Amino acid sequence: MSSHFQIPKTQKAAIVESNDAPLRVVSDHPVKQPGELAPGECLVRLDCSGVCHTDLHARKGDWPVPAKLPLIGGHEGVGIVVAVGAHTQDSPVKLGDRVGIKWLAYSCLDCEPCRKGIEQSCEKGKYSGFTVDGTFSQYVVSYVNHVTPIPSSLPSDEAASILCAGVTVYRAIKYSNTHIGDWIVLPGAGGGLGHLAVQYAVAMGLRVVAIDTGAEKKNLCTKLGAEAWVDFKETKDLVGDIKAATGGKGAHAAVVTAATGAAYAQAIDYLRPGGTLMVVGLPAQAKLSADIFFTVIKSINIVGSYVGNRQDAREALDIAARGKVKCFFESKPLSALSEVYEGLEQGKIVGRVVLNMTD
Ligand SMILES: NC(=O)c1ccc[n+]([C@@H]2O[C@H](COP(=O)([O-])OP(=O)(O)OC[C@H]3O[C@@H](n4cnc5c(N)ncnc54)[C@H](O)[C@@H]3O)[C@@H](O)[C@H]2O)c1
Ligand SMILES: [Zn+2]
Ligand SMILES: [Zn+2]
Repeated sequence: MSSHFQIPKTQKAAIVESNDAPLRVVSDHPVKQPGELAPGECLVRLDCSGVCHTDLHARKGDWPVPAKLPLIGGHEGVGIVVAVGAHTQDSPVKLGDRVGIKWLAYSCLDCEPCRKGIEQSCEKGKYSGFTVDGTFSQYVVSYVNHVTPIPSSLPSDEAASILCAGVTVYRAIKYSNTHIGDWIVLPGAGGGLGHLAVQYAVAMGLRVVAIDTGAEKKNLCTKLGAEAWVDFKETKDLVGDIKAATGGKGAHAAVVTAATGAAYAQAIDYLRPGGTLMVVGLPAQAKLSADIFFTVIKSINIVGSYVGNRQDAREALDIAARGKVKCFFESKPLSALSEVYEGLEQGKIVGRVVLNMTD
């Protein structure tokens, strides 16, 4: 055990008991004490946590792989390391460091995916707010090798959603085979991942076609630098609109961050030959149906992209700390989490909601 911080015995937490029961926000959830931490674990006192659409999938249990129950969700947390497990060797973080908690809480660092830099797909991976309790609580247990240092110039609430939404779209764009001046289509552009994708794309010199719905999301995307906008609920010809915006040729890449299968439907048609479809949004139990003939004839790349590794997380945060990308968010208390889930379900959240964990 090592800590000079005062650590309470209980805390506020939002608990999913079952997929159907109402979310329970309690104030007497036990805090794991420093003496109870295993080697390699650390205790983080959270300032805030973003709410990702993935937390809604976990809460509803709508993916092919269900989350643990009971569950404390959340995987966009920022806070201070207040304890490190006894006998932890060579910890890269120390007491008082400000760190981020991302989706990948732990990986073995030694299996083939880990060795190849896709530790997100580790054979022994643990996932915050899914297979281990996450950041919708005031204290969270995480792992010294995977918490991410937060640049000192970046406030915690601005850093929070970079830890999932930001790193995910940053990596997806990085591997989208695009170059400065290329066109990228972003279905879901007004949501949490999407509005950050617009900014990372612009920062990388790409030209953005944003797809989403409603005036508020249109205004946000346009303000952030999207050159063209298509409202998926209003358009009569999505492919035609994208071709028109891209000089008749179609886009070089698409990063789909919508949580609906429909958003993937026409991607092969609006990509130009050699184009790349980055598969990011995770609609419940959906299948990707791509026309095999045109996928081949147009030499299309279809790539699954899963959050990012530790290096991607540091790069995504560094870009945000340098002011190139800024999360657009509304702050709310933990007690508002149920309403936030309803808002996500109905597509009403513009950008992100970040929960303040200190009040
Ligand atoms: N691959 C990964 O590693 C990864 C990481 C994080 C999140 N996700 C997944 O990404 C998805 C999005 O997460 P989020 O937090 O950004 O959600 P969000 O609800 O904030 O944003 C989704 C956006 O998609 C828009 N949308 C819905 N249907 C659309 C359509 N047909 N065309 C265009 N836009 C459409 C919505 O209006 C909304 O603005 C979720 O399924 C989440 O689980 C994947
Ligand atoms: Zn997420
Ligand atoms: Zn591994």
